[in-house]
Parts: sequence; C-alpha cells; structure tokens
Amino acid sequence: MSESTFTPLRSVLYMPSSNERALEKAKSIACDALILDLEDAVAPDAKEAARESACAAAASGEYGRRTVTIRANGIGTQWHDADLAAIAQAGPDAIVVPKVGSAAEVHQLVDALEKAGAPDHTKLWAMIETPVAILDALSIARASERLTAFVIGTNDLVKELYAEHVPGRAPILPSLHTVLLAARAAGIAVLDGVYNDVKDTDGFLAECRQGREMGFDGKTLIHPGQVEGANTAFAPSEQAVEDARGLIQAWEDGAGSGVVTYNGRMVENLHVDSARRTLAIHEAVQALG
Ligand SMILES: CC(C)(COP(=O)(O)OP(=O)(O)OC[C@H]1O[C@@H](n2cnc3c(N)ncnc32)[C@H](O)[C@@H]1OP(=O)(O)O)[C@@H](O)C(=O)NCCC(=O)NCCSC(=O)C[C@H](O)C(=O)O
Ligand SMILES: [Mg+2]
Repeated sequence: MSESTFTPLRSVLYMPSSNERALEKAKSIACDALILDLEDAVAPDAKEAARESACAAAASGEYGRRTVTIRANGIGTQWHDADLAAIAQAGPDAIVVPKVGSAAEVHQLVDALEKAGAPDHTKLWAMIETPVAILDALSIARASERLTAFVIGTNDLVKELYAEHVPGRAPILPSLHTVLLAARAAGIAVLDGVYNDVKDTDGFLAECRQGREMGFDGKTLIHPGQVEGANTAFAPSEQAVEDARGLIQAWEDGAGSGVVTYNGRMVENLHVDSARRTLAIHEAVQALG
C-alpha cells in the first residue's frame, strides 16, 4: 500500500451478519474496518438471511469512513458461489475469502468476481490460515492486483498445526513472519489474527503490541471492547511522531552528509524513509477525526 493512498486498518472488527443488533451498533463503533461475517460466526440455517443482511448493510452507505468488507463462505462450500455473486453486486470495499490456498484460487476468485460484475473498488482480501497457504504465501500475495490484503486466521492455523494458543504465540511465530514477509514483498496490507478472550484486556494489549512490533498493519477483532486498544497500538505514539520529526530535521540540517546523528543514534536515508512513513500513518489517522 503506498503512503499517498494509505488507509488505516488498525482495528478490523468481525461481526456475525446474522446479528442485526451488531450490524446496527457497528455504525457507531470507532473501528477502521468491519468484516461482516457469513462464515464461522453464522449457523448453517442462518446463512441465507445473513447474506442478505450483510449485502444490504454494505450497500447502505451508512458506515461512514469505515472500510466495509464481507467474509464469504469458503471455496467449495455449498454457499460460496451464491455469496460471491451477491457480494459482487453489493460492492463492498472488499470481499474476504477464508482459507485461500493457492495463486490459482486467487485467479479463480478474481475471474468469478469480474464475471459477477464486481466494481473495481471491491478488492479481495485473502485469509491465510492453513499450512499450504503459509508455504505458498508469496505466490498468493502476487497473484492479482485485486488482492490488497492478507488476513491471518490464527484459530484455524492453530487447529491445523495441532498447536496451542499460548501467551507470546511461540508455536505460530514462524508462520506469522512468513506471511508478513510475503505481504511486504508484494506490497499488500497484512492484518493479525483475533484474540479470543474478550475479557482478558492485558493479554489482548500485549498481543497488539507484539503484532505492531512485528510489522502488522492492524489486528482483526471480535468485540467492540477491543477497538480502542488496537487503534492506539497500531497508530504511531506521540513519542514516535516527535522522534520522526526530529530525525527528519536532523537529516535536513545535515544536508549532503550520507550519515548524521539524532539523539546520539546514527541516521541514514533508510531511517528517514521509516520516519516519513511514520508521519504518513500519523497524518492518515489524524485525518479520520
Ligand atoms: C464474542 C461474542 C460472542 C461475545 O458476545 P457477547 O457476550 O454478547 O458480548 P457483549 O455482551 O459484551 O456485547 C456487548 C455489546 O456489543 C455488541 N457486540 C458484541 N460483539 C460485537 C461485534 N463483534 N460487533 C458489533 N457489536 C458487537 C453486542 O451486541 C452488545 O450490544 P448491546 O446489546 O447493544 O449492548 C461476540 O462479541 C461476537 O459474536 N463476536 C464476533 C464473533 C465473530 O464474528 N467470529 C468470527 C470471526 S473470528 C474468526 O473466525 C477468525 C479466523 O477465521 C480464525 O481462524 O482465527
Ligand atoms: Mg478461520
């Protein structure tokens, strides 16, 4: 994602599209993006009604500046084709597809979206949550320009690896890093997985900090109470903004030198690039109001 078109995705809230109350409540939640879910959070007998509600919500224009996406049921399920056709017509900001496993599947999804008349602004977000997807992440990331984000599904990943959810996430760190590498190599956004214990604020905030330090653009969430923590964690702190400004000033004051120092630390042009990125993110967040 280039800095000039930067759209903050600090807090990306899932909600079951079968829950009309949650769909209504979302209009006043300060998240950057919504994922209106048709997959795991919706029972089989509620899938069709949920699809109608999600598409009506996405087409309503009532979610303000929030990026609105719909998560379809996976490729090969009995609901997938109808989900994709309806979502293409509703034209949300993105369709989120779970368990994408190969570049060929991305091509298949993009063809199907185009045949179903999806507008150009409806992007594809691929969920990376299976071993095969982790191992093929770079080719998936590069498969289409319509693919603009990876969303990590840590619940499915832990299940598929026969791993365990533990503080610090050691069992899945190699997978998370692999997905980050692929996303950065392809220039797409990458969102961290959810934190399941909605009452464990300390654990949630620690995982947000870890995700930010690793390089994620934001975190997927399951409860409105998680939004504020993610918004803070994935925005540059006041200190980071002040440091970025100071570093750029020091660089400009030393114009022509290949290297200067700021607060005793070496500064080269690559650090200036990072500082400019920090300021671009800060400005994009400030512009949200
Ligand atoms: C996790 C929950 C089931 C908890 O629900 P509940 O106990 O009802 O929460 P609260 O009573 O604290 O709710 C307070 C009010 O907030 C509204 N609410 C709750 N969650 C949401 C939400 N996600 N979006 C919008 N609004 C929400 C409630 O309606 C209450 O409102 P009010 O009555 O007016 O006070 C629940 O939070 C929930 O269902 N969360 C989302 C679950 C979900 O979408 N899961 C699927 C995605 S996770 C996943 O599958 C990731 C991936 O695939 C992987 O593999 O990891
Ligand atoms: Mg999943």
